[in-house]
Amino acid sequence: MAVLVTGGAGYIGSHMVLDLLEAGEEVVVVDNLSTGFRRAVPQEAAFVEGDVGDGALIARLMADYGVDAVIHFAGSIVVPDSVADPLGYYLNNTVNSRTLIAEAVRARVPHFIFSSTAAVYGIAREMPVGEDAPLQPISPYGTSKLMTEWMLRDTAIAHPLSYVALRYFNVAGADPKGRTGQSTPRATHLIKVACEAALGKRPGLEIYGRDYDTSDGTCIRDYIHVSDLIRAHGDALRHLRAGGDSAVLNCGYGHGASVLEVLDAVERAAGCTLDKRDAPRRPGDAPELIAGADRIREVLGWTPIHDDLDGIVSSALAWERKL
Ligand SMILES: NC(=O)c1ccc[n+]([C@@H]2O[C@H](COP(=O)([O-])OP(=O)(O)OC[C@H]3O[C@@H](n4cnc5c(N)ncnc54)[C@H](O)[C@@H]3O)[C@@H](O)[C@H]2O)c1
Ligand SMILES: O=c1ccn([C@@H]2O[C@H](COP(=O)(O)OP(=O)(O)O[C@H]3O[C@H](CO)[C@@H](O)[C@H](O)[C@H]3O)[C@@H](O)[C@H]2O)c(=O)[nH]1
Repeated sequence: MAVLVTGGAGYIGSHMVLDLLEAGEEVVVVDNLSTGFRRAVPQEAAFVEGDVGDGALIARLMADYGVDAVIHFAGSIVVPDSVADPLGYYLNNTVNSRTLIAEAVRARVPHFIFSSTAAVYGIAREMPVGEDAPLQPISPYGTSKLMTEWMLRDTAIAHPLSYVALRYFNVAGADPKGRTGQSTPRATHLIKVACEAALGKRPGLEIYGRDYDTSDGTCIRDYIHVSDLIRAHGDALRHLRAGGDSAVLNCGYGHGASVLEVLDAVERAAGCTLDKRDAPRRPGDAPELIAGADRIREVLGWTPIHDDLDGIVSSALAWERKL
């Protein structure tokens, strides 16, 4: 019995692989290394360089390793890129996911865990946003993920496949033991960018909009430590293996921090003053995005242990120093 981790050489997937190995699972990673790194995957995991859209390869891996669960991280993740290249995003996130799901059905793999996103909500009207809120993505990225959620929903009705789709809010931080972290070049995520600026890897950073209707005028996000997110996947895997029902669950803490609060935390952790410039609003940014976080606690019994912005930022900074 093995777990197939797609995108296991990427930021979040590499944390998952470490966690599964620690739990004594057999792990096989498939990753095309488009944004991931071979070195991010420990030797104890089987690694196959390949594409999730390659059905023959996926079929072979499922058979050879006796895969009983797929954890599907592989995808394209940059929201503005998805606006510029919608068909590329629908191909990599939706069409390739369809291939993967079809091979899982064919091989009778019983369990599937999917990396979805808060971007499926678009500009939510109520905050915190619960799983039953209207789904109105405003980017091809969000739509490409929502279509995969729907494929899973319909497939699980027609075939013996149970799934958990986890809608991540803003994932940040790094492995507390310093074994992996976010290595993505040209990253756009606030905490990553601010850590690079704090260490002189870039001259400074821009604050995209100070005129939002929020406490200090900057956008608010629900930043979740990658280790807590990974524990949610472990909980989801146990839930499915124990015969639990399929579920769609938000992954966040239920409270947020503004851009200025995040930058303060980075300055505190790094002991420096960042070079910050005010810039216009970034297209597509919602003023506030906070997870309604009750359902995941009820369904999976998930309890976060790293819900602390200073801790998240410190771990991200420690990884950035190591890179
Ligand atoms: N980082 C976040 O804040 C965030 C938020 C919401 C959802 N997500 C989702 O989490 C998942 C992982 O994101 P991440 O931040 O680790 O990104 P990442 O870019 O670091 O990881 C993605 C990995 O998938 C691989 N990959 C991409 N397309 C592939 C394909 N067709 N076949 C095989 N491998 C492929 C890449 O090489 C990379 O290793 C993504 O699906 C993303 O949409 C991330
Ligand atoms: O240099 C920067 C980078 C970001 N921001 C702001 O910081 C906030 C957070 O931005 P970012 O870290 O880029 O995350 P989001 O745009 O909120 O999107 C992330 O979180 C979403 C879920 O909430 C996921 O769907 C996306 O994949 C993931 O990139 C936003 O208000 C940005 O405008 C800046 O002001 N300056």
